[in-house]
Amino acid sequence: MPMDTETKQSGDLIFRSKLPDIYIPKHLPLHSYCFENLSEFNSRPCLIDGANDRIYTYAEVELTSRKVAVGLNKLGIQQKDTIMILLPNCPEFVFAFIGASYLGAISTMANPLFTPAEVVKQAKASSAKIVITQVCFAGKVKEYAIENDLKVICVDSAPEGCVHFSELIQSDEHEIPDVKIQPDDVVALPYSSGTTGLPKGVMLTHKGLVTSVAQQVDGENANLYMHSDDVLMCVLPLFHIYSLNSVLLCALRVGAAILIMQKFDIAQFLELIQKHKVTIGPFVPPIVLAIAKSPLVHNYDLSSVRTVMSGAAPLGKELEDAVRAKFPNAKLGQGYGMTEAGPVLAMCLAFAKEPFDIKSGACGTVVRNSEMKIVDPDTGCSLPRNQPGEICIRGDQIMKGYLNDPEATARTIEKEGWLHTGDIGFIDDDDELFIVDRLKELIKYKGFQVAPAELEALLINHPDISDAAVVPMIDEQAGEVPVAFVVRSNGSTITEDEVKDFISKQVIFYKRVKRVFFVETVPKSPSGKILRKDLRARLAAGISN
Ligand SMILES: CC(C)(COP(=O)(O)OP(=O)(O)OC[C@H]1O[C@@H](n2cnc3c(N)ncnc32)[C@H](O)[C@@H]1OP(=O)(O)O)[C@@H](O)C(=O)NCCC(=O)NCCSC(=O)/C=C/c1ccc(O)cc1
Repeated sequence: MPMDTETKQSGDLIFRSKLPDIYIPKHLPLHSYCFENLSEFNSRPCLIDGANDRIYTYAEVELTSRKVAVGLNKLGIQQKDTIMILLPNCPEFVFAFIGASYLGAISTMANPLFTPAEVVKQAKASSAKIVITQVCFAGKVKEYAIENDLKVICVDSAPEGCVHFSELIQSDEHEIPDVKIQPDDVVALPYSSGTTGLPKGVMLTHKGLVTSVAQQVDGENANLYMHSDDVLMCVLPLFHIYSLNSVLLCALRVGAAILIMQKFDIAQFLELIQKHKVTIGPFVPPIVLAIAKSPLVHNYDLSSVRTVMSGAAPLGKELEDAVRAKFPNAKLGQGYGMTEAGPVLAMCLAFAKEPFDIKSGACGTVVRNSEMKIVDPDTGCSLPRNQPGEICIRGDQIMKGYLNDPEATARTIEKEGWLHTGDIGFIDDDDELFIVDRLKELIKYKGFQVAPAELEALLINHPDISDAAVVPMIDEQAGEVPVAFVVRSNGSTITEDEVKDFISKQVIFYKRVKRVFFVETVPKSPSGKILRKDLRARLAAGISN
């Protein structure tokens, strides 16, 4: 047993990476850290827009981002203010995010396919002062923007009342305000429901994201080895932390090219891999499934790909093996992340510069400069190897907390700094982490989060529904889909389709309730907590209306 990766500390058994700790420049603001080695790759491609093959060099991206910082400042954005980025993957997403970082401002990112109510909820909760979007999505915030004196910036054109993004780029980059950014200042504010409840703003700091990126790509033997000759496929949405961190920020740090794809389409995806000789593919299981099943794969040369990473949801062994055959030169492995954890907790060591042997099914080994423990959810005691319990992580990469929610923060991060993930897993004799179950309520549809509490709140708003509970149901394509157990109000004859329609009108596509089961009561604990395990067991046993 490799004893040096396991230590005892005040009774806790703590696991560490097999890789040694490294120096991490935590004092640097995120943009300074990402561009620290810029002079080495100034003229190399940074962003490749897959839609039109337009290439932006590193020098261009850095300069444009500084201009955008000045442009945002001229529109009134100051240090600690929040901007909302409501965009699919596109170069302007990158300019806006890095530009805001230069100002010491905060970016909150939202899915542009959200309904107007979902967008406004996040804009309000995050106190966003500006929304950056495309014309086709601007209508979603129009009313809220007028009522709250919010500026709307469109990247493609400028309808009445909106500013065109190109105006931001007209600014003189030398006019950038001289701000003192502290390592603990927030730079990104993604939304996540964590282990329970409604979506909350996750405060990720400059120090946190610098640490997370360094844990992946820095050091003599980097855990996720990448360099300036690499081309990363950026198909996962940048408005989620997986792509923002493990694709964009990691690539910027090492000077790799980022191939931007706005929307997943298997034929275009394969075409782009072949055309731009993609070397690194950070994916999620539904993409892996599409590759494994598509007959088109044989028409393309995928031999340039050397790393295929899957994350955000569990990848089954069979699928892992099926896709391995499609990439003749690639190492295949998993990373394990959670928005609150900054996000990466564990990374496959086969991706290291000097790779380790790994087992399929594992989701990596705890990242360096960090500590992991596995605790018994009932007793809170730490557990030895091979025993499943709740995965906890400690390190500078984890979130500062939830925005304006100290209670939820205290429930998630202990005083001693341990973040509770709500995932159940174990660490084996080779330091590999395996996830086996979930303690948290969260439903994951193709790696997108669905918070049961959000759908339950909408359901009980219906006059014909007196109580409701939402749980995940296994689905081959999506991994999981939300289904509802509903108690009808007295005398109500509301149907499954009516309930489904009622929800569909209010939420983005992946939160739609796929089945409705009518019940007499929702099972609850004496304290009123929904007994989701009971409902999941009923589903597993087979249930019909
Ligand atoms: C690319 C996927 C896998 C598949 O996309 P799809 O094939 O379009 O399927 P969807 O189910 O998503 O979309 C369904 C509908 O939405 C439409 N749609 C869809 N994107 C569009 C569009 N951009 N325009 C317009 N219509 C559209 C789409 O056309 C379709 O419409 P319809 O045919 O009418 O049902 C997509 O689901 C997806 O991006 N999932 C990943 C989500 C994700 O990044 N999650 C990460 C959360 S954070 C986390 O867990 C961190 C972990 C982590 C792990 C490891 C690390 O190292 C670091 C971090």
